Amino acid sequence: MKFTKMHGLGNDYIYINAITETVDNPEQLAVQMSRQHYGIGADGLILIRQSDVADFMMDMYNADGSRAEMCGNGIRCVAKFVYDNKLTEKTELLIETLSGVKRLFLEVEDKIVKMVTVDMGKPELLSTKIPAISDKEIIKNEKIEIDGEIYHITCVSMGNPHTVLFVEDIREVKLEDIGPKIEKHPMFPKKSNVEFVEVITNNIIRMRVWERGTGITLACGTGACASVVASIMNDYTDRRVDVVLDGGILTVDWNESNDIISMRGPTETVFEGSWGGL
Ligand SMILES: N[C@H](CCC[C@H](N)C(=O)O)C(=O)O
Repeated sequence: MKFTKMHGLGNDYIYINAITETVDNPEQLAVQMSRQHYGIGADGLILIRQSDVADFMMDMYNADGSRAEMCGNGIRCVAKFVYDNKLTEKTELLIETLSGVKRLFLEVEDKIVKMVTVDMGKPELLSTKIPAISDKEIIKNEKIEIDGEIYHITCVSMGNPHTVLFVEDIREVKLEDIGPKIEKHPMFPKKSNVEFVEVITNNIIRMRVWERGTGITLACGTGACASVVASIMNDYTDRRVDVVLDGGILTVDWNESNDIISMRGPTETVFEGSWGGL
């Protein structure tokens, strides 16, 4: 089975053209392929499928085999995959996801895609839509207690759930300790991605992420968008913000007039291969 290894700011996935390749058990395949040493090594698996409502469909699986509603870094790479492999000549694409159809704008240099801007849609703030179990209609700077420690959280859905926490110094966050405890907190029936944010200026934030179903990644597109929404909700930043991640910078803009969030960032192909399986 042919695959392509790609990444957005180091958030790396294995991409398979499921229009031509038969993929029987994507949840199991995602686990097998994502493993370091025994597999290819990645943050998960992304299948490109046909769509009845868009140009293509992105079907995304985390490294633990769980299926996710949306992937910001992944959808930029899907755009690159279909353009560079000549499955389309369009530089404006509609891609269906489990959280709706997204519009993408491709920037081409020497016949390959380098940068992509994605209309990520509108953020969802209602706690019932995150989903999160809470007596608050919107979870903004709310306290939760974990192992005797008090944390303040702001929850945003970008189609997938995100819990954002603001800190003075991000270097002090023990992400591998606290990340899974918030990811799997009982208040999140579908678990949650977890972003820690240090506000640098009103146009720059530093963010590190513990992703639902994968763990620490070098970047998270939906998490970057959720972090900007939470920063604006808490009056920390303007509406256009550079998000500085371990893997690089994503530019996020939350349009005040139409409520749509756009995210711009790079996309890279690393190598192609064929999977023999275990
Ligand atoms: N782990 C996420 C999916 C991948 C999101 C991230 N890699 C991005 O770029 O948005 C979830 O279970 O919701």
